[in-house]
Amino acid sequence: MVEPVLEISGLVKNFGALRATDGVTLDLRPGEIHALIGPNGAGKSTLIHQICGTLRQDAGTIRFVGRDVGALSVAERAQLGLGRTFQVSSIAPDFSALRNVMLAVQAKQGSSFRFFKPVMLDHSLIDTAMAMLERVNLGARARIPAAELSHGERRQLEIAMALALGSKAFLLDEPMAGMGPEGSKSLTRFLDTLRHEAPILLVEHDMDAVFALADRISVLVYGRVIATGTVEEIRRDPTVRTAYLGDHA
Ligand SMILES: Nc1ncnc2c1ncn2[C@@H]1O[C@H](COP(=O)(O)OP(=O)(O)OP(=O)(O)O)[C@@H](O)[C@H]1O
Repeated sequence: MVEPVLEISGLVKNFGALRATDGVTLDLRPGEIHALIGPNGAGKSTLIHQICGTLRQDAGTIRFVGRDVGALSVAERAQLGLGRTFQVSSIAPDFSALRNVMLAVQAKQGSSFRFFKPVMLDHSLIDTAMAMLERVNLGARARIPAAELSHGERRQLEIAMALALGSKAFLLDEPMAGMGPEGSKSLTRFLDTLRHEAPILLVEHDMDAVFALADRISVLVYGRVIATGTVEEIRRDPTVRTAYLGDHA
C-alpha cells in the first residue's frame, strides 16, 4: 500500500467535560481528496487545529511525511509542508498576485538568495513565483493587485503561496464559504486539479462540491468518525443518512 502523507491515530481533545475529538483515526494518501463532513459542532475545525498545531491533542498521534509531528509547533509543521492553507498565508491586498507569491518564495528560500546579485534575485524570484501562479492557473492575473482578484482567484493565490512555501498537503477548512454558485463551480474544478500537486483534507459543508471531489469521505459526529468510505459507500450508509446526510444522500 502507498504510504499515507498524513496519518492521524486515536486523537483525543477535551474542552473541560466536552470531548470534541473522540479517538479519531484517519489518513490522507498521495493524490487524494479526503473530505471531512459532519454537522455543526461535530469537531471538524478542532481536528484541523490539532493537525496544524494551533491546538495540542490530549492523546493520540499525528504523523506527517513519516514523522511524528504531534509535539511540533505550528511553524515547525509549516516548515515540513503542513499548513492550514487559507489561514497561514496572509495576502497583501495592495501588492500584485506576483509580488505576493514572490514574498512567499523569499520566505521559503530566504537566506540562500543572499549569494545572488539583486538583479538576479529579482529574476529568480519572478520566474519561480510565475511558475507557481501558472500551476494554479493564475498566470494571466499576475500583475493584478490582490485586492482586485475575485474571491475564487484569491483562493488560488493562497494556494500558489502555499505551494511556494513548500506545502506537501493542503488542509482546506470550508473553501467554498462565501462563494456564489459560479464561484463554487470554478473552485471545484480548480481543487479537482490541485490534488495532483498535493493531497487535500477538505472540510466542507457544500455537499455538491464534496460529492464531486472526494476520493474518500469521513463523517464526523460528536467528535467521532462514524464512517469512512467512497462517495457511494457514504451515500448508502444508513447510519450516515440518519446522523447527517438525510435528504442530501
Ligand atoms: N476553544 C474551545 N473551547 C471550548 N469548546 C470549544 C472550543 N472550540 C470548539 N469547542 C466546542 O467543540 C465542539 C466542536 O467544535 P468545532 O468548531 O470543532 O466543530 P465543527 O465541526 O468545526 O463545527 P462547524 O461545522 O460549525 O464549523 C463544539 O461543541 C464547540 O462548541
